[in-house]
Amino acid sequence: MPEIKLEHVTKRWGKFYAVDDLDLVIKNNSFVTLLGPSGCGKTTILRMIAGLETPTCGRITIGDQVVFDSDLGINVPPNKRKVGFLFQNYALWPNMTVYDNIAFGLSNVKDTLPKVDFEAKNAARLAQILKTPGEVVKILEDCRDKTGKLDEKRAYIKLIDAFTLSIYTAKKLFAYHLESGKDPAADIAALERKVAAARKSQTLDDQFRVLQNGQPVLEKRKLTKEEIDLSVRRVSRIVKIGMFMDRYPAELSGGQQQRVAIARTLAPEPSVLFMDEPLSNLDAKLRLEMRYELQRLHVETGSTFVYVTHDQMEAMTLATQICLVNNGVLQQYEAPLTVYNKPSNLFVADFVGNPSINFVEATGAQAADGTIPLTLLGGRKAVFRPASPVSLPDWFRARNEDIARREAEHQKNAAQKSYVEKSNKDETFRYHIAKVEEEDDSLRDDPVLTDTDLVLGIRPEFLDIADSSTLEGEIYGAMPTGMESTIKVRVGEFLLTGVIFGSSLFTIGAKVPLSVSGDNIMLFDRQSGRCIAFGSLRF
Ligand SMILES: Nc1ncnc2c1ncn2[C@@H]1O[C@H](COP(=O)(O)OP(=O)(O)OP(=O)(O)O)[C@@H](O)[C@H]1O
Repeated sequence: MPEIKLEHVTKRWGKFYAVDDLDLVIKNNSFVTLLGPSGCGKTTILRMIAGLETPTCGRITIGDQVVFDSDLGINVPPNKRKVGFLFQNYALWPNMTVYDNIAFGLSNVKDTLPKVDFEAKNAARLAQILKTPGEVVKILEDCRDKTGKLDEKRAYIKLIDAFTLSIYTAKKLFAYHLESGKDPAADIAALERKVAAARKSQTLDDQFRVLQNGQPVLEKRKLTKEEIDLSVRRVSRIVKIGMFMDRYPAELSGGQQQRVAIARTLAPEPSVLFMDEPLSNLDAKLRLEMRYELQRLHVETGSTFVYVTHDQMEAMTLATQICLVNNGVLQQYEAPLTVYNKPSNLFVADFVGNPSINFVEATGAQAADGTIPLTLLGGRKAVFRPASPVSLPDWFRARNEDIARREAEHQKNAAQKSYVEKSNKDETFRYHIAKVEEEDDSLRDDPVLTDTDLVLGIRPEFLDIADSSTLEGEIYGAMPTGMESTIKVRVGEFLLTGVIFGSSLFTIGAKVPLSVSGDNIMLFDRQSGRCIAFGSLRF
């Protein structure tokens, strides 16, 4: 399974940079979600890796093959990149059944594959199943209609699912009519004789692959009907569409069609699977269910999944790594919980988490003991204690050096003839401060900021109602859900959101003492928006 590497990849249309100098390594077998607001460049990144969009410059490598290099003039077409796609606007063949839609791609596969004695393999499998006739009978008995008649079609599907069979083997198994109480001993013996004869005439391994000098014999061949059927059944089982195999797409709901599209993409077992919001047409319940399916699918197939979404919950729950993008620029690329707990900047902190993080503007400078006394929430005092030592003056110095270095690099690039100035300029993220009386801050002039201007990020679960605290709030609103309540608390003109676990009742207007718990409170630099430190906050 390949690793995907993007180096300095840029895509621009005119002066608009959809993707700006992206460096990214997608590790083998990972599940990466490309996350970001609408128009941030997620789909463009995916399309460039897949070969459907040509980058303006940069280099993309899949496994050990360079599939794009602007300097070397390499651009491998999409069908040679061995990747599977699943897009939001999938198109099923309307004149083909569900089965044929899924099987279609497989019937065209011609590959170097091991030679297998399918007849012996199936005989062995049947003999094995016939040895536990009770299980088969139980399944068949479940398939009787009200009049007691066996529903043959239903029985096939149940047998296929229970024993991982192809339709052909399921039909053979059904034909033994074990439900009649007949003893299968003679049938088992006949099947076993067949298997023994096959093993005598050639060397077979335990998967019935033909061996020569201890190695599987390989042949360039198409997939057999049996193999195709097994693949179709396998993926149909995963996405639960086994009952719809004979229907046409027009006879399915939107969600069912989407599941067929997923099954069709999975059937050839691509080593890299690209998905662009594949669940967007599904209702909330099915969407959640499909998330679990995709997660299992990822483990079962061992493929690398690259998944575009603007739904942060989807990104958080599915991914092994989240690649968060804004305005074409990579913001953070880490495991979901790292992105949540240790966001690199204000944008990331704001984008992930529901309910949203509380941003609180604060001013202060570091004291000799390393703590940072702050003034916040309309003149209130608190002390931020970094969880691990940080020197604010050093941090600001490093920030200034980094900004100067980037500016010098920009000037150097801008001096080149081919340089095109980015029209969609990168700006520090404008965070939202929740207030009782909302203001239109876009009308305000940008304030002059210094190194004492900071922003705290407090996740709602860290806001606590304490027994005693010097910070007092007033319950502004409460949404109890049984397991927890999301509350809005008024502190002066500000509103803070908290999630309180347990089924407490809150009275609107009640005064409550507030505290902030844990040592994962975030301290940001207001000028650059970058995260400085994590720590605790005491009022
Ligand atoms: N062919 C094109 N010509 C000009 N601009 C384009 C073209 N294709 C995309 N863009 C712009 O590039 C930006 C990134 O588009 P992209 O589709 O990658 O965004 P996205 O993050 O996937 O958005 P969404 O979540 O809305 O699908 C958008 O602002 C879009 O308008």
